[in-house]
This record gives sequence, structure tokens and C-alpha cells, in this order.
Amino acid sequence: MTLQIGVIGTGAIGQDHIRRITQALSGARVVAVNDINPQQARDTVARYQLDAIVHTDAHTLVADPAVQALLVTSWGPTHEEFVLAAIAKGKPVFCEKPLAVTAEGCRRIVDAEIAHGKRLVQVGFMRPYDAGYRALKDVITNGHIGAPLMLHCAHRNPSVGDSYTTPMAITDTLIHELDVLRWLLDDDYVSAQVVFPRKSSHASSHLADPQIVLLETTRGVRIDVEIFVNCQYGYDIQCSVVGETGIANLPEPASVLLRSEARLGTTILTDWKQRFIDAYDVELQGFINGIRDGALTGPSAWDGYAAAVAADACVKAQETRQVEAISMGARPAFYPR
Ligand SMILES: NC(=O)c1ccc[n+]([C@@H]2O[C@H](COP(=O)([O-])OP(=O)(O)OC[C@H]3O[C@@H](n4cnc5c(N)ncnc54)[C@H](O)[C@@H]3O)[C@@H](O)[C@H]2O)c1
Ligand SMILES: O[C@H]1[C@H](O)[C@@H](O)[C@H](O)[C@@H](O)[C@H]1O
Repeated sequence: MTLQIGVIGTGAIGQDHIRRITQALSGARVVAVNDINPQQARDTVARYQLDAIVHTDAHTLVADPAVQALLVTSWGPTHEEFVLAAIAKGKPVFCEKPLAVTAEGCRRIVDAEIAHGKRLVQVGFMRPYDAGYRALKDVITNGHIGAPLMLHCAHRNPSVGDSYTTPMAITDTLIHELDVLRWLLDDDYVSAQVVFPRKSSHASSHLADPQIVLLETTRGVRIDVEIFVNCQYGYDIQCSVVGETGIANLPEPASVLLRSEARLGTTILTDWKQRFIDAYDVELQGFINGIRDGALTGPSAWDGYAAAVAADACVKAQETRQVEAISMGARPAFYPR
């Protein structure tokens, strides 16, 4: 049976997910779309030749009996409202990061899902589906570098728009590391600190860029993450795990090693859509298959909440310049590890 999906938000990633559902994945089709900009929704239907209704109200789309599952790909501050609406209708929902813009908002989603009694929410954290991160986790889990002691990470974007602010370095960008590093180490964070190096002349007047976030986990692993969103040269994700007996690095994306004109080199990607293109396919196919099989297994509302609790502490640390504690309470039995 083909799963009938409704999409709220037909911007960059909304369209990219519609493309993959329509052209790359199996078992689902898009039957309804909504965007606060209705012309954008209509253009998307035309661009991907969808047999889909354009709803001018997102809540009408959620209630549409033809819609069996939701994709929430609108702006972050709207996510909580639409995810709660989907849960209220008992419909599975794939929500792009962040699950909600505050930890309290994520907690309301966790509480609503637990009250419903069955998992309905998958968060769009795609890195745990990336082959490189999975290989890195295997190396750690199989003991090839001993116990992890330190992680050195970098999250670099070539540039960002003028609307990107200093807290967004945490809530929009670092949020990926906050999720994937918990998963990689099977650990949780206990503290965060943010330090600000010399500012890049390419950053807008209201943006502190780059930033370095220092995290500590319950097992005492120390993590530094450089966030540099105007690095100019490319989209570059780095993760180096220093263990007791060795070091394991996240593999670089496959690229031809070119010898030409007295140079030896490879290209560096510039677009996030390309860097994790396979992982996005696998995460969304997992959501579709999970609904078919009656059990969602991808990043949960609890994972969205855990990342948001850490993000809140990092945003606070940006302001206080102090070490801030991170505490998220006990994991409910509803969300097994
Ligand atoms: N997982 C990833 O790697 C990844 C990558 C990009 C974006 N994202 C996340 O996806 C979300 C969207 O990002 P984007 O880059 O596509 O942004 P975007 O601005 O390109 O698209 C967002 C769309 O949502 C629409 N929208 C806003 N408010 C709405 C509302 N109330 N109802 C209906 N539609 C509404 C906008 O009109 C716009 O078309 C963000 O939360 C972002 O953090 C995740
Ligand atoms: O929304 C995007 C996306 O999540 C990218 O993966 C990240 O690198 C960007 O910093 C962020 O703005």
C-alpha cells in the first residue's frame, strides 16, 4: 500500500524531500501540500508534477482524511504547533530539525506522544544515517581506539544569509552535532561553554562567527566543536575521535583525486543537500518503512528534546560566557535506547 503524505513547508528542504519521495524512494507519494506562501506550494506541485491538493491552511491539511502521515518542513518556530496537531489526529509525523525551538516545546511534544501511547514522531536528524558516521561508530563500538577521550569537530558552511543570528549557530547549525555526538558516544552532555575567537570580516554585523562550543559528557569525554558559517571555501563537516589507543576520523565524502597542472587535489562540496544526500534518502525511507511495519525507529521526540536541552544551555552560555550545566532528567521508558 502506498503511504499518502502531506507536506507543510515547501521551501528548500521541503522541496528536496518531495523530490526524493516522488523520484527516489518507494512506498509513498505526496498527496497534499501547504505553505504560508500559497504560490510557492502551487509552484512545487507543478515542478514535481504532483497529483496533490494545495491546502491554504496547514491545519486543514493535517485533518485531511487523505493524508496518512505528515512532513513538517516549515520554519523552526512553527514545528511544535504542527507536530502537536499531527499527534492529536494520531498521524505519524516526520519533523525537520529543530523539533521545537525550546526544550519546553520539545517536552510538550514528548508528553503528548507518551499520552497518545505509541511513537508517532521522527525528527529529521539525518547524520546517524550517514555511512561515514556509522563507520565511525562501528570503530568506536568495536574497541579499535579504546575508550573515547576527546572529540574535535567542525561544522562549516560557506556563507549564511543576513537573517542568521548568533543563537542560530546553536539552534540551527550545532543542533546536528548535539544529536549525532550523543548517538556516536551513546552518552549525554553535562555541561557547555562557548568561546568566541576573532570575528571573521565576512560575518554580518549582528553575527559572532566563528564560535567554539565546549561540551562535557557524563563519562567525562571532552568535545570541542568549531562552528564557522562564513568559511567561504565550502561545506565541511569534520569529526575526530581521540581514544585511549588511537584516533578515528569521519571519512571525507568520496571525490576523485586529481593530478593535473602540477597540482594534486580533490573538490570540496559547497551545499548541505549534497553532503548528506544519501543519509536523507535513508532516513526518509526509514520513516516510510517504519509506518508500514508499525514501529518508528529513527531519531525520536526524546532525541529532539535532548538536543534542545543542550542547545538551550549553549545559547545561555553564549550570553554568560560561563560553563552552563545541562540536565534533562531521566529518559522515559517509552523511549528505549
Ligand atoms: N536536516 C537538515 O540538514 C536541514 C537542512 C535544511 C533545513 N532544515 C530545517 O528545515 C526547516 C526548513 O528549512 P529550509 O531551509 O527549507 O527553509 P526555507 O525558508 O527554504 O523553507 C521554509 C518554508 O516554510 C514556509 N513556512 C513558514 N512558516 C510557515 C507556516 N506557518 N505554515 C506553512 N509554511 C510555512 C516558508 O514559506 C518556506 O517556504 C528548518 O527548520 C531547517 O532548520 C534541515
Ligand atoms: O539548516 C541548515 C542545515 O541544517 C545544514 O545541515 C547546516 O549545516 C546549516 O548550518 C543549517 O543552516
